[in-house]
Amino acid sequence: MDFDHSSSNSSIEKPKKLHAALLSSPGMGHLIPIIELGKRLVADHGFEVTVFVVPSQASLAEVEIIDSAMTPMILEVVELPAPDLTAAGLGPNASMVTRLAAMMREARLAFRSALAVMEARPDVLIVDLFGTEHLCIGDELGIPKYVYIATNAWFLALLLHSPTLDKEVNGEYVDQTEPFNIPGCKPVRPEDVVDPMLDRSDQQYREYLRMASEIPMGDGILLNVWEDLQVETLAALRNKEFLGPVANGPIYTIGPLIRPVRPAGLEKELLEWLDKQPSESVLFVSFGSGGTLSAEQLVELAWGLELSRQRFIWVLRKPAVKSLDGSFFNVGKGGGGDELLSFLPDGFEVRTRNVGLVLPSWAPQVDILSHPSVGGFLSHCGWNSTLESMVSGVPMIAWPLYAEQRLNATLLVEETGVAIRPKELPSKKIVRREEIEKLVRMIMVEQKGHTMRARVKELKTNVEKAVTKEGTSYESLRKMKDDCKTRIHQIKKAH
Ligand SMILES: O=c1ccn([C@@H]2O[C@H](COP(=O)(O)OP(=O)(O)O[C@H]3O[C@H](CO)[C@@H](O)[C@H](O)[C@H]3O)[C@@H](O)[C@H]2O)c(=O)[nH]1
Repeated sequence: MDFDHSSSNSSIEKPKKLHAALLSSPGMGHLIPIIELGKRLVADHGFEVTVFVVPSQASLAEVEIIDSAMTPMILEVVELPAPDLTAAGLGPNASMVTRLAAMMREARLAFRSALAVMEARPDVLIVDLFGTEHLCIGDELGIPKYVYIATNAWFLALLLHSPTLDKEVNGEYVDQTEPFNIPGCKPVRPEDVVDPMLDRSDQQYREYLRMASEIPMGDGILLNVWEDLQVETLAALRNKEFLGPVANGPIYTIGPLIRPVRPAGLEKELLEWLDKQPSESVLFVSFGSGGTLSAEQLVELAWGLELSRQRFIWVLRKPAVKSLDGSFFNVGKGGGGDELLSFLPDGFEVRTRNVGLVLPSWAPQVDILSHPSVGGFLSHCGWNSTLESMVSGVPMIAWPLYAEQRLNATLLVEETGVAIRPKELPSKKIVRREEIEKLVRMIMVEQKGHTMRARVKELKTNVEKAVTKEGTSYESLRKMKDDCKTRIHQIKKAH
């Protein structure tokens, strides 16, 4: 089989393209970067791509993401049947990670069947973090297989080192007094560990350790960062003395993979409002695809925004009930405009009418962030949101809620220097209106905000270079393609 280079009868036959099968776990935070990876493989590296999606709740936003990849037909998207979890034995309090892991496990049969009916077997398999139990399907098909981590290198380092920490640390991680040493990396504070590490007796911890031990079974790891963003951590992940042996393969830095700004992404009314605001004067407030606050925190945030007297756009979601790990999580969008407004202080909308916009549930985030009037982002620090903010040159107020967001927030504040944050973690303690007011003013009008804005603009320039044809991210994906071809030849030879 010839890949991308001329065969003897090249005048008649086109060289065969490499066909990549990508598998996305449920949720927008996973689907968006997988689709973007697919698009990049097609547009820049001449792959054919089929993205297999394990669906979550069908949402308009999800349908839009899938449609945007299919019109024009850049790649094929196959939605697998929604997994039936009745046999999975999940309790009513099963965590999000446990649920995702169970959904992916249950989807294996459907994924195998979908691959079996494909006209031609794919040449390479790429799964995301929750899909590591599907790596064996790559072996069954005799094709190389990779894991795409849709977040950053420090998270990957902690994940890969977690089986070692599991042996070394007694008791709960959050109860330790000293930070955890991760070979060659910035240590991780006990309060910053990822959600699955919060309770070692929970099923999600076992799933997390399993994923950590399965990642090295792949032929390499793709990361949604660019080379200059986390130099030290990436070096540790590649170093034989540090995390190289547990990573067990090449690390490809192929990011940032984020959705492009759409020319008509903003509705007329929103665009007109933004166009009227002074440059970099609007704070965008949003907590990703699933994050939400308690009713009490929502009220404090509303007061904080109002007291700051700064302009804002707030994507408002219904408050949720506190989950077992203490965070607030609400996967559903839910709540129409009036119902949502009832959670805000009386008269908030009227008093802030001239400076603020409240949008229910979901907004065109990438398009808003890239508008010149936006100058700050109060974010839950999901990695896609983080990248979108950096690429738009917008500094952040870090408001981590769950998953690996506490780690991301620390990275942004202490290493990258593009964010400020409340004194206490918002998942631990209500952040009061006075502190919110201060943070908003600090990022929007004070010197600290100007300094961060300058820093994030440096990063923006740096990113723009990384994704050009001469840039490191382009080169990294090209290298992955070359390695992939070599693996295919090795596998063929071995048979
Ligand atoms: O109103 C909205 C809300 C979100 N988004 C988009 O949805 C995505 C959200 O992704 P992200 O910011 O990463 O948040 P989550 O959806 O919470 O992502 C999950 O997956 C990420 C990648 O693995 C992790 O970093 C997060 O912690 C985890 O919660 C981004 O592209 C946003 O632009 C919108 O377009 N409009």
